[in-house]
Amino acid sequence: MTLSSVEVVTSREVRVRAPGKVNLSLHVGPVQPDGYHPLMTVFQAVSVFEEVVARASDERVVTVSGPQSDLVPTDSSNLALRAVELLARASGVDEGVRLHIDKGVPVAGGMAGGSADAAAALLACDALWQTGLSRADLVDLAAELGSDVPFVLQGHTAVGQGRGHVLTPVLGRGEFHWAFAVQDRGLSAGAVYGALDELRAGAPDDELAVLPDLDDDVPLLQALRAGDPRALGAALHNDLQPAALELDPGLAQPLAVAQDAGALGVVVSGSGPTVAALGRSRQHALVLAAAFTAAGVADRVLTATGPVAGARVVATD
Ligand SMILES: C[C@](O)(CO)[C@H](O)COP(=O)(O)OP(=O)(O)OC[C@H]1O[C@@H](n2ccc(N)nc2=O)[C@H](O)[C@@H]1O
Ligand SMILES: Nc1ncnc2c1ncn2[C@@H]1O[C@H](COP(=O)(O)OP(=O)(O)OP(=O)(O)O)[C@@H](O)[C@H]1O
Repeated sequence: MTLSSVEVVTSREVRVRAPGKVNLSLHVGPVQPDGYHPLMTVFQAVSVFEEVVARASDERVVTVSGPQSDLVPTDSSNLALRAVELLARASGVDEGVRLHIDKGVPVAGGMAGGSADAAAALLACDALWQTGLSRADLVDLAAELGSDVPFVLQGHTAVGQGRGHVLTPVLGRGEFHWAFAVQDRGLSAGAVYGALDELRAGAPDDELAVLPDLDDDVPLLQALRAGDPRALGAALHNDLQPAALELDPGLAQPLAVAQDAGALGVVVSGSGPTVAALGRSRQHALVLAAAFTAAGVADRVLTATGPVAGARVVATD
């Protein structure tokens, strides 16, 4: 090898961190023939992270650690393994990988934990295998894996339309401080959307679902642009909340506790059952988390800030 030749350095191990999310607003249109609902949602990525390590290997396997890791499948239904298979097919790679997921995001909690694993696995294996796929290719694969996966790849704050996968970044300033009441029992997103359809089937015609325009969420977008937590708290909204409460009436308790403790706003996160409460400051988010704990209305509490970046390679070896 001459000094001028280029040495291609291949990694044996890639570590990626991907965030969870909260839907600041979630408007759900009527169910479509494919079973999905058109959305108008504003996502925010928050500082609750999944860490995925991908190591070169002959096999394709996954192990999981962290809270609730016993609830995560390690067979081919694992979303991170599904990401590996999809990436291998799309790039024509025939390599193995050993994945390890360290979970920080609640499982089946409405905060996109599995989606974060899928996004992280895509990025990690793309780096490990040097597939040469473009960022746009990876985003397309992400959308195939799940409606929330493109957002956790992108991070920050964004409007999601279509199934939630068509993203437009939202300009904003400042940092928001959250407390989350996490439950051991999960809710399936599909079941919550189904419960919403049932609730709507029994509603009068004038309450039928109409998806608002982006312009209808002006107070929320203005609150983000101004970095105004009080205005953001007042603008939080989730169409899925009544459906999540129908399936899990106990969620009324953390919602009430956060309100009583002075939260600027409180909302079920996505399809639930995690409840997200917005604090006035980092200190106030800690107070809200303590209120959840003292009232015995959460199996676990988390505090976090948002927005944060999307899935990122944090180390290679
Ligand atoms: C509730 C949210 O987290 C809000 O961001 C998402 O809409 C759910 O995202 P996700 O878990 O990534 O959802 P997917 O894995 O794509 O879909 C799971 C199930 O949720 C329902 N689903 C999901 C997205 C959507 N726009 N309409 C739906 O009706 C469908 O029944 C689907 O079978
Ligand atoms: N890597 C994974 N991590 C977590 N759950 C997974 C994973 N792979 C598959 N699953 C399955 O997916 C289901 C949904 O888990 P997930 O944590 O993604 O829910 P969620 O956070 O409510 O998702 P979302 O907010 O995107 O609707 C779980 O019940 C679990 O059985």
